[in-house]
Amino acid sequence: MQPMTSRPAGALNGRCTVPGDKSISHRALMLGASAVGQTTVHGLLEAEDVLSTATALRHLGADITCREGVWVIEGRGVGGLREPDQVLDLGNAGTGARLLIGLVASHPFTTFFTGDASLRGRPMRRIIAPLQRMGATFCTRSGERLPLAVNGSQQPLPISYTLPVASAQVKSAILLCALNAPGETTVVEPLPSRDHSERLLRHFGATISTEDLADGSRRISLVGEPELTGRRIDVPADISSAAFPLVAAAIVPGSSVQICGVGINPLRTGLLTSLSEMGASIRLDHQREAGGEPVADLAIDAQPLRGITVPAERVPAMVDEFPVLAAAAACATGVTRMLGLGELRVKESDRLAAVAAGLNACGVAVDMGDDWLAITGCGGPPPGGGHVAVHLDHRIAMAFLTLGMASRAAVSVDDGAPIATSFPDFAALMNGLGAQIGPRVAG
Ligand SMILES: O=C(O)C1=C[C@@H](OP(=O)(O)O)[C@@H](O)[C@H](O)C1
Ligand SMILES: C=C(OP(=O)(O)O)C(=O)O
Repeated sequence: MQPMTSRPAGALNGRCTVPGDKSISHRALMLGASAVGQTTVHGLLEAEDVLSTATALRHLGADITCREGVWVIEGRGVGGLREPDQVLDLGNAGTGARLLIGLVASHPFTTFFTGDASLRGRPMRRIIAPLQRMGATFCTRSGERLPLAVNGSQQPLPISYTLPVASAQVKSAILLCALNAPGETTVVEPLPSRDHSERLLRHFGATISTEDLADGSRRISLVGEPELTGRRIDVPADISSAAFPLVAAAIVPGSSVQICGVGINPLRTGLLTSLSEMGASIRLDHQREAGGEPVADLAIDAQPLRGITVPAERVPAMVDEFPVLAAAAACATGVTRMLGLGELRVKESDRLAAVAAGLNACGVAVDMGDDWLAITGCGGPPPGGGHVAVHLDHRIAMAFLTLGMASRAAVSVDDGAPIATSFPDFAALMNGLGAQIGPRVAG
């Protein structure tokens, strides 16, 4: 455990670059390993979650090296992975685990998966159900959780599958399995979720189409057994990491911060919409394309915020940003209601419960339902002073350290170690802008 404290900060100022997008980094490695020839990845997120995926892919036979910051993957082609001779440990990474389980489910061998205590508690039924229909069989511990073994299919079958909840992880697990199945696989998602897999599959040469249906759902169809060709991938900065300096600058009076080269895929920008509705002043400068994804420099100046209602339809576009939005809500005037948050209960921690407990500890009034939060803002700096339990969840740690910057009294978290799963330089970057985040000194 690495306890950390964030003391009230003066105005934040400056320009920064946050690390590469975690979702795209996992996918770049997996698709690079499934392509023929060499893939180079520039700007890969070098954090624990993605490094776990790289290690797992090496055990599956991919040759992955890093030369002067550029990651090079010698691919094995679609269906070309080999049986690993050890258990694949994905650490804290839900995306790594679920997508890799999908990828190996179409290979005729057995793969064992495990992870840390958080990942071992997360539901896997959501990927097991469609992958069984594609021909894989599973042996899991109780509750269909990790550790589990996948017996990949000898003859993978294409399927048509309607997702019960919008989940880019489940969609992507199916698409990765479908790569090695003859014929067309179709996934319908109730609301569009992040489409990095679709964009990258197209970039590598797969035939994939998407159609938005009248009821708001989206249909994605992939033609199986493509020949994927090694490519160059430029990974934009992760908007889910940019969220922390962004919210910090929004809530610490007098701040003015710019964040360079951030991915602004429209299926990821729900936080920008929500903060703007709250009255934040955010500019998207120098909009451009990088690696098939829209990118911009974000500029934000602190402004007084007001409470809003975040509708359930917006959840997929900001599913990982609710803990840090809660920090903004705590400083706003009025009540912020966040609806449709059921999925937050099955992330690295039960994020609904962790956010509510943390806000309570910091003197912020919060009501919680099965799938909603209502936070009564303090109309300025919240009392703070709380000691917050992180439950192996990087986003809870970073959200409450962000809240500490805008509070009257310092906020502590019991464990900052999970931050290394997605944003190892978080404290240094925030301190470079004017934050005061460091190890918690006893007493
Ligand atoms: O596909 C992805 O890269 C991700 C999808 C989301 O999970 P769900 O698919 O469970 O919503 C998100 O929470 C996670 O951080 C990354
Ligand atoms: C939910 C997250 O990641 P994962 O599911 O990959 O563990 C996250 O990064 O907030």
